[in-house]
Amino acid sequence: MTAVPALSMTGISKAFPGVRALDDVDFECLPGEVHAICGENGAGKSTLMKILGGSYKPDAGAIHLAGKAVQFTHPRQAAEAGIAIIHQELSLLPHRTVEENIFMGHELARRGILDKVAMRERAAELLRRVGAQIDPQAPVSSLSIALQQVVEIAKALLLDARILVMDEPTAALDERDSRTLLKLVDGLRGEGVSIVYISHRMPEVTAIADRITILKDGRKIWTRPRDAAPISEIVRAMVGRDLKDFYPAVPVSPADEVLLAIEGGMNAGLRDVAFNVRAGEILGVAGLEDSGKGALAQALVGDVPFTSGTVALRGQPIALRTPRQATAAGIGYLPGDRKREGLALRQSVRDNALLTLRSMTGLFTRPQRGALAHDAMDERLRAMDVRAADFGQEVGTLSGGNQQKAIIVRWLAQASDILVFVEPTRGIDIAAKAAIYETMRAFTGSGRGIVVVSSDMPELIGIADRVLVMHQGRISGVVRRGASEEDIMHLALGLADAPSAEAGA
Ligand SMILES: Nc1ncnc2c1ncn2[C@@H]1O[C@H](COP(=O)(O)OP(=O)(O)OP(=O)(O)O)[C@@H](O)[C@H]1O
Repeated sequence: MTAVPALSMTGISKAFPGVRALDDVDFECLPGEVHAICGENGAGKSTLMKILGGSYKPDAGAIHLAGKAVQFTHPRQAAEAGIAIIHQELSLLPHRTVEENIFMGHELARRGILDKVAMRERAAELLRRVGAQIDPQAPVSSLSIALQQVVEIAKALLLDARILVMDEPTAALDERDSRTLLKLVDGLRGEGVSIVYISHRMPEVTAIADRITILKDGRKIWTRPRDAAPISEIVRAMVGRDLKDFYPAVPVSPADEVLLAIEGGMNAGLRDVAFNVRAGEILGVAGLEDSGKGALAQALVGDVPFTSGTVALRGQPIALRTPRQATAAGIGYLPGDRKREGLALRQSVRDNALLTLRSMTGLFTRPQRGALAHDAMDERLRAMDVRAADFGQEVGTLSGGNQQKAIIVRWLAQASDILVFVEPTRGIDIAAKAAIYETMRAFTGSGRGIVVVSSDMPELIGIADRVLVMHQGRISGVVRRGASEEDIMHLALGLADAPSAEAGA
């Protein structure tokens, strides 16, 4: 290739206490190229991009933009040089409007007065360019995650970004929104924007990327054009071995014993839902954005309670009006947004994993709890391959995927009867996903149940015994193991008549 790279990073190294996050890494991106970076959780992907974005200073190495050497000491300098980073956790202000967010810090003014008309026109033009039908005056909180992401991209284009870094852009998106986003990425490539694309979703990587670079333990393994990088090779390079049995075998179908039974469940997002979770079952919940799948999870854990209907656990009616009641009844919750709801970022990895155990009275005496729980928890953290220099390290310094693994360890260690998992493997690498699925199976193997709400259809099909499909607040159908993505999509789009809740089961 002869074009001058839009971005070239050479010999980049970076160490944190106890870990060499990057070791002599080279990476480049051409104008109009989508270059994907793949690697396990903690491989160094985000650190490389934080160096590019001016958040971290490298210990060694150089960055060139269109052949010119640059050094950033602040994110603002990187932004001004045309680098835009769209993070996993979006950075928009939810209560401000779309146009306020787009222009935040870069307001247009005329003679010292905000030029609202010019901003409105420019916002509309940018939103058109990204192909979105969004009202520039809508508050960001009223938009789906997919649209919020599009607003972030529009914001990047305002600053005329030439290099767009997308860190797990589809992790929170359902199938339909993911496809729309990939189309947008393709369009930006056509305009000559260079896109660095980080994702754990392999089919997506091989569909969109021109080239793929693999990082492992802070080192670059290889860079190849897409055609020379089949998924099996990517996985082998990332993980260091072949990954055969991705989804665990299901030894027996779950017993007929009903663990949890919901009848006539309603809340603001749900209309008359009825379903069971059986002992030993992993029950999947699928649906597009706003289908009610999130509302269902929130009702089960007492976050946004059912306003009518009945819930029974092992045949006994229970109340789920508050999260505390749900926990007391034996229902554990892994929220979808680990930053806001899941972790105490300034506390250690171990203490986070222990957090729920601590809140459960009577399980251990205080001194017992200390020693016993510590060792047991360390063992579980190691079994789940949570990568930390030390489990006494602040959890906020772990890579995103390793934080998620730590939360999962915490919940799977609990004495719950039912676990409600929302997007459990969001941002998690392929080998760790397999480990999580194994542990979920082991959990249900003892007659307990898991409800998994996920936008990752292959995951639901692979792991769940049955999948409830939601559409407009109702259960539009139930499919069994072996169903296809098309079957689920059909129901998710409301294309089939709603059968009775347990049809197909
Ligand atoms: N601020 C920090 N302090 C200490 N260690 C850090 C810090 N930031 C990153 N690390 C460590 O550097 C390594 C690389 O982390 P990084 O976030 O780059 O991984 P990643 O490839 O982006 O992973 P993921 O797929 O989970 O997002 C990890 O071991 C992580 O714990």
